[in-house]
Amino acid sequence: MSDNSKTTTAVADSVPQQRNGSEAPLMKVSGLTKHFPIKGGFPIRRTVGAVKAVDGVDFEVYPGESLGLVGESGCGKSTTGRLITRLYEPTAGTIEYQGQDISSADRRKLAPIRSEIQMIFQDPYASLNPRQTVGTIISGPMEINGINPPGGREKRVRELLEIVGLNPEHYNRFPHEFSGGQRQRIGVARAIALQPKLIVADEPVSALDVSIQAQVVNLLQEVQREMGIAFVFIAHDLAIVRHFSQRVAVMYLGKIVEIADRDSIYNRPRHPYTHALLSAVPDADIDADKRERIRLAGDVPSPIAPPSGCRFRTRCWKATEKCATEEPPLVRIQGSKEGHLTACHYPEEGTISARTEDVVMDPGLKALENESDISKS
Ligand SMILES: Nc1ncnc2c1ncn2[C@@H]1O[C@H](COP(=O)(O)OP(=O)(O)OP(=O)(O)O)[C@@H](O)[C@H]1O
Repeated sequence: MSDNSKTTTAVADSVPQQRNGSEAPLMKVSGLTKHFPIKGGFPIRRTVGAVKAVDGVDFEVYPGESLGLVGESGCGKSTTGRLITRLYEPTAGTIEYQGQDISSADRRKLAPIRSEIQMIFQDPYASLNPRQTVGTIISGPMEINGINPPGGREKRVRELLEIVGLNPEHYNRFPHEFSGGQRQRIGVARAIALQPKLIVADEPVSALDVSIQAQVVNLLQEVQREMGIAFVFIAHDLAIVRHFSQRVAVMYLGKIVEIADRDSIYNRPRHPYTHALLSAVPDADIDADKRERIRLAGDVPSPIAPPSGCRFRTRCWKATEKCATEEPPLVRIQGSKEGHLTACHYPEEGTISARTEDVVMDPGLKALENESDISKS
């Protein structure tokens, strides 16, 4: 049995600082919220409820780092990505980019920032205009922003094609003439064309063949390191995030439940949900028979009416009355490293093999058991 007598001890006077040092974050997100209204009624349609897709998240992104955003399908990862690139208007909260609040900035104010924050989408088939040549697609951001690089746009596009591992001679080809992996490389070339400071990559490899995934992840890694671009890397595949991200935020039902550096998340998870997610990922170092499995009970509750208190409590083997009445804040808990924040009243001991009980796993998590199963659940 787990020891439910131990409750969270937030480290006294700890301001939830998300990374050591004095470096200013590139982006600081506070209380970010997106509620999609649900309309109903006849003949007059009015708002009868809301899908609480993102419900008050706080995180920071530092220059040049990769922050992974993980969690089961429907927990709000893509919506968060679309909010911070301002493709969506937030319902509440603030997004500061280089100290400037862009959460309600209009098109004119956003224009200079748009070139600095780019997005790579999951589907390399849907995200490229089939009627445009590769040259037109990649030079698009330069044209929109009125940028004429030395030597002209065509020269720059050919350079970009080379950087992403494509043949510059294919400048005049159309997207359908490329494979899925090559199309995603075109998406990367378009995203880096204006040398952005931040790229939000939303499941950038999950639509690709497993054999191609590593190549595209390696390309993104090169881009991150060599161009010093910060990434918010959204994925449900924890193995890929481990490979790519220095810090990881775990989302559950519109909230961040844990955020920490990669080693702390993967080796000393404190939130039971993180622990459960990790227990479903095959680990080459651990014998399959010995590997502890945590099976979560039930489905993810509806984001229309999330559970009171801790949202994970309906599937958590540690939940008590306190979890139903008090929402645990995202704080540093005793024994955790600086910058390791957890939202749980009964955090884990911090070792991946700390508990042995077996509870029932949600079928959605089964997809994570097979590292090669990258299709979205
Ligand atoms: N435009 C929209 N209108 C209404 N509800 C939406 C909209 N977009 C997303 N949602 C809902 O918001 C919740 C979060 O969705 P989101 O796509 O952000 O999750 P996710 O973690 O990225 O999941 P997935 O990996 O499946 O994309 C889901 O319940 C989803 O159905």
